[in-house]
Formats: sequence, C-alpha cells, structure tokens
Amino acid sequence: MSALYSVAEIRQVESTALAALPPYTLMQRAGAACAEQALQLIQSCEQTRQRLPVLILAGPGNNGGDALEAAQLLAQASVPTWVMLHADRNKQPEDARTALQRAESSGVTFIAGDSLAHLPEQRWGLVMDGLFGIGLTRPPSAKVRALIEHINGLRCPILAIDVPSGLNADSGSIVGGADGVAVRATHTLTFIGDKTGLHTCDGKDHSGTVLLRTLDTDAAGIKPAQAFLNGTAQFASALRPRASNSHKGSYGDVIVVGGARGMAGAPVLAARTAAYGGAGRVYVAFVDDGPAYDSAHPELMFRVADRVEFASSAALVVGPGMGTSRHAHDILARALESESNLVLDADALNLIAAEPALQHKLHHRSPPHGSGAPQSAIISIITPHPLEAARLLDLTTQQIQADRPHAARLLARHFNTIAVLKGAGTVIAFPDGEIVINPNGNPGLSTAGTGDILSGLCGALLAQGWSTRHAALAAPWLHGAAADQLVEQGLGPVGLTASEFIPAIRAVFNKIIRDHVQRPAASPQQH
Ligand SMILES: NC(=O)C1=CN([C@@H]2O[C@H](COP(=O)(O)OP(=O)(O)OC[C@H]3O[C@@H](n4cnc5c(N)ncnc54)[C@H](O)[C@@H]3O)[C@@H](O)[C@H]2O)[C@@H](O)CC1
Ligand SMILES: [K+]
Repeated sequence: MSALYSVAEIRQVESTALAALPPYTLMQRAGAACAEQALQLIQSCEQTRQRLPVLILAGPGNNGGDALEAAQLLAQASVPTWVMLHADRNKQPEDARTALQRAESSGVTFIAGDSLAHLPEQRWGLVMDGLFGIGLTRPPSAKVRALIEHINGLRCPILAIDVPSGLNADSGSIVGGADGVAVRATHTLTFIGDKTGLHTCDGKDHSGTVLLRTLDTDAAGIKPAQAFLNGTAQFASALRPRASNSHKGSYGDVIVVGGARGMAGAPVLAARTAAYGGAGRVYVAFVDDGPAYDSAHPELMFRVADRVEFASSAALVVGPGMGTSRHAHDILARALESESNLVLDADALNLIAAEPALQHKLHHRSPPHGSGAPQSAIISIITPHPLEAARLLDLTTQQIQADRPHAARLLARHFNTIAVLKGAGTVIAFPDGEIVINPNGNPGLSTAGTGDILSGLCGALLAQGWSTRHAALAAPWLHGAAADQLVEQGLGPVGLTASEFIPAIRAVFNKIIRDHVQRPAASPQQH
C-alpha cells in the first residue's frame, strides 16, 4: 500500500533519523537524490535540445539546503548551474549553511540579487524549486510570488524539492488561499514519505509526477501510516471472475431512490450505471410519479418509492434528484432505518444536514467507533461534494477545501460512516481516522451527473457482495480511470457528458477484473 504521511509524522521520522545519523547526512542524501533526478530530466530533454543551464531557487530553510547541495553536485557533474538564493545567511539552519558553503566553493554561479529583475534572460534546461518545503508558514512575499509566477510560465521541466513551494503539504491547498501562489512543478521529488497534500485539492495541479525518496529512513517502522493512496491493490481482493453457473440473482439488487418530479434524470443515470457496473437487477424507486420506463434501458425497473420494500439484501442508493420535500424526508428516514447497505448522495445529504434526527439515524446504523466491531460492520457510505460536505458539517465550502483530508475525517467520525469527499483527489475516510486519497481522474468529471454515476457504481458493487470499504475505494478509482481513458481517446476533458462515463466504467471494470484475476492455465484441448 502506498502510505501517505502528515508533516507532523514526517517531522517525527526526520528527528529520529537526524538523531541517529552524523550531521549533514540526511541533507547530503536529499541533495544527491535531487541532483540525480535533475540529471535524468535534463538528459531526457537534451536528446532534442542543446545543454541548457539549470536554475536553482534556494530558500531560507533546509529545503533551500537540499537545493544548494544538489547545486554543487550538478556543478561537479559539469552541468552549468545558476543559483538564486533567497536566504539571510545569518539565519539559515546549520545544515543549510553547510550546504551554502559547499555550493560557494564549487563551480556554481550565484545570481547577484533575488528578484525577478535579477534573473538572467535566457532559456533554462530545468528549474529546481528549493524555496520552501514542509516549513512554509505563510504565503510567499510579493518578490517571491513574482518569481514563482515567472517560472510557472516557463516551458522547461520544473522539479520541486519535497513539496512545490507555496503548497500546504498536509491539505494540498495553497497557503494563503487567493493571496497565495504555488510552484506548478512537472515533478516533485518528495522525501522520507509521500505526503497527503501532494495528491488532493491544488496538490494535483501543482505536484506533477510525484517521486519518493525515503533517504534510507523507515517511516513505517516509526509511525504507522493513517493515510494511503488509492489503487487497484486496495480492492483487488474483491475482484472475482464470474462463475459460469450464475444468474441475475447472483449479482444482487440495487434500488436507486430519488427522482422527485422534474428530476428523473439523476436516478436514471445512477441506475444505468448500477446495471453497467454489474448489478443483477436494478430498480428506480421514484419519490413522485416518475416515467414508466427508460426507453434506452428498458431492463431498468421503475417503481413508486412508497410501494418499494427496502429488503436488507438490496443495496440502496438514496438521494439522486430526490428533492427535499417532507415526502422525500420520510422515505429517507425509512431507508436509514433499514438494514440494507446504503449509499447516500445529493438531496439525501441535504436532508440529513438539515435535521439532527436523521443524523442520529445515520450515526446509529453502524456499530459505534471504538466498540471493537470490524470496519466491515459499517453499512453506510456518504458521497458528498464539497458544498454538501459544508452543509453536513455546518462549515463553508472554502473551509472544507482548505483541508480536505481533515474534512473527510470529520464527516466519517461525526456520522459514523464511510465518507467519500468528492473533488480533485477524492478523499475516502473511515470512522477510525484512516483516509485513502484517490489519485486518478481529471476535470472531465466536472460536469452534471457524474456524482449520480459514482453513487450508482457504489451501489452496483455493494449489490455484488462487495464490502462497503471495497466499494467506497473501487468506485472512485473506476470512475477516475474511466475519465482518464476517455481523455486519452481524445474525448475530453472538455465537453464530456455524464452518460459517456457509463460504458467507459464498464470497460475499465472488466479490464481490471481480467488483469487481476489469476486464472489457472487452461489445459490443452484434446482433439
Ligand atoms: N533537516 C534535514 O536534514 C532535512 C531536511 N529536509 C528538507 O527540509 C525541509 C524542511 O526544512 P525547514 O524546516 O527548514 O523548512 P523550509 O525549508 O520549508 O522553510 C522554513 C523556513 O522558511 C521560512 N518561511 C516560511 N514561510 C515563509 C515565507 N512565506 N516567506 C519567507 N520565509 C518563510 C521559515 O521561517 C523558515 O526559516 C523539507 O521540506 C526538506 O526539503 C529533507 O531534506 C530531509 C533532511
Ligand atoms: K520546494
């Protein structure tokens, strides 16, 4: 599993390693790793271009120290290396001061001055960002901002050391919000352990390809991770080939509950996805009179919600287009009282946000956290987007987005459920504090109806007997992989429509089942 660490955890690992090693060892390892990575990047570009100098921006702390150590190693390797220093020599930490002395006695060219006006007007083969790492505490100054904005406009590779400068390594938000700025790296070489903020919120747009160097530290041995990166390995144990001797009853029932008058499209999208996601039978239970059937998919069965029994064996997806009427409220209350695995989205979440009695029902569906019950006893998944999350937690959307991992943990703990906080780097949180960040997907998903599709897919997996954990991990991953595949085919991200994701999800799902399921080699056929 790919572990992710918080800054506090990294600091703990770092101080244990620093205490056990001779001075300057970690910085030497970090600088060497940066130089090696920079060489790899410039060599791959040099096949098409002549050797261009490397520009290194070195800040006031140890992030700058890593950059300066890398600078002297690149100079030693005969790479023309220019450094712009943003540090008061009298205030540098000891290791960074050592690194500066080493760089000064090597063949590095130091730029006189530290503002954009001092930067030589020339092309660079690579820019290394060693301005700030995990020690950033406030938005960069106006002078540094201008520099960051300038390098963000360059077309060469940008290698961020540890964290793109300006980004909060825990939350993935830009420090200072609209007043802040962050380096948009093509690559981020991160140290000791991978960090949550590189994979969610603004982290996705600013980190580029994330590469990890542990610097021979053992983070997992010192601090068991509480956060992970999603991938097929996280739910591979749920992937099974279908038995030939099976029937529709083998793959379960999904009941999508929603579709108030004038909003029939949302539950139909969820239901179509549930069918394409492999559920044996799919029903739509309309809050009000819905259409008679889906002419594009007549296999879907349409009912009136009041007349549908929520059997415990069915997976319920409640909320798409449901509205917030009293009638919708009562149907939701009945669903919350059922023993079915339940996915709650959209208006179901808005209704819950508005009423403590519904919140109480949701909380008590699963055994309380700390009761010793296994994670598999959790029978609810909520799939809010940031605005729905804000309503549920009585916060603003900005507050949710300022720290998505924290917000997802709050949701899971507060409602005693698995919480899937949608957005760039969807965060899946469990009541015990564990989070998993989903790295795939793209802005093609930023269109109406994709949330309905995610909830329908969750329902399909639950109907097929998947645990809530596996369904909550697999659904965002398949959703994101489908979006990536559509973009690769040239169909997005601009203008993708929710319906197009449905067959793409089916294709991706079948492919990963094929790829992951080990089948015994067939015996040669006898003729
Ligand atoms: N100590 C070591 O030997 C190691 C340090 N490492 C590197 O060190 C980094 C952490 O070093 P630091 O704790 O020194 O932190 P940083 O290098 O991230 O920066 C901290 C310094 O920047 C200042 N600062 C913060 N925000 C500022 C702003 N907006 N404008 C101007 N100054 C600002 C702080 O006052 C402090 O002086 C890691 O990200 C990593 O790159 C790693 O190489 C591992 C080894
Ligand atoms: K940096």
